[in-house]
Amino acid sequence: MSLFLSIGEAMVELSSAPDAGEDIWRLGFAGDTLNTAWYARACLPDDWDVQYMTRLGQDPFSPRLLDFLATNSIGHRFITTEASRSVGLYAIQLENGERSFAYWRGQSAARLLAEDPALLDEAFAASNAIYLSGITLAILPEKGRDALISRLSAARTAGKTTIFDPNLRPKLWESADSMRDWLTRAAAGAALVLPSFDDEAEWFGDTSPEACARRWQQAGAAEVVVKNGGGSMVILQDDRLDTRHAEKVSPVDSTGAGDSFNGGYLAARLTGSTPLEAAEAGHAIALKVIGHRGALIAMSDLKGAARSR
Ligand SMILES: O=C(O)C(=O)C[C@H](O)[C@H](O)CO
Repeated sequence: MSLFLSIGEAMVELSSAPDAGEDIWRLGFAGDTLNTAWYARACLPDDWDVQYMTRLGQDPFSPRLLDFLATNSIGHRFITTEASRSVGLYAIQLENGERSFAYWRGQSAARLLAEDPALLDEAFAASNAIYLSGITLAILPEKGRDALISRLSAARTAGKTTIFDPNLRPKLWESADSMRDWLTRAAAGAALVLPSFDDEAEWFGDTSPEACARRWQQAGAAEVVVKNGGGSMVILQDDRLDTRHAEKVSPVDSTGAGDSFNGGYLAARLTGSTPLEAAEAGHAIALKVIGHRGALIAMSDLKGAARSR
């Protein structure tokens, strides 16, 4: 059995349900790293175990989140509990299908997810592929960021597949400079980096997806896929640069588009597909996801887009 480990913060998600009435909100669970674990689980064969690592609280929603993971075959072997804290919350606001988020997560239990070095060592040692994001780092104190980045680098040196999505969320960081600095450090420990061009152009000043890919390669990544909404996506692997043209589609809700692409892409790469084949798989899933409200769609609704399990 191989193990895909995703590390980060899962939250309660509020997404509007306009068919039910103006002020009716649908309650779900999501969070960038959980979303990627979800879509990886949907696409990976059964000889892959998918585990999620976070810390939850003792509020009424934390056990429901654990049940939700268990029901959907996502493992909680590395999930711990902090009695004095609770799970965070976010709400999706939509403008023409493009999302923005409001957060209530400043004191969430997940901010303590890197406080147990022995558990981190155990989780990294047990895993074949390890995934984390810029959001994972943003919510942690500096010591926690160092703890994850050093283990990611060591895992990469040990031959494991290490993956990082910079997932820029400036409002979670102390400053834009600090965000850029930590993300660049993390990329040195990641074999695969999966950025999104719009955000990278805004915060790193990249003038094209190719410039973005080359910057992450210089930071240390061996394989970079620059997601680009409905625009051309660039895949850089060592010296080989491929461009995948995409059709522009109007989203119902763009929440989770990049995370779902990552899940499909990684599942395909981890089971032997080429980067271009994997990009097709990731794109097919993201197209389905942006047709629904909220980050997660039922795994059974992915039939045809995901490989059947
Ligand atoms: O913004 C965050 O921190 C989230 O994790 C919420 C969303 O699920 C995620 O951003 C979608 O990519």
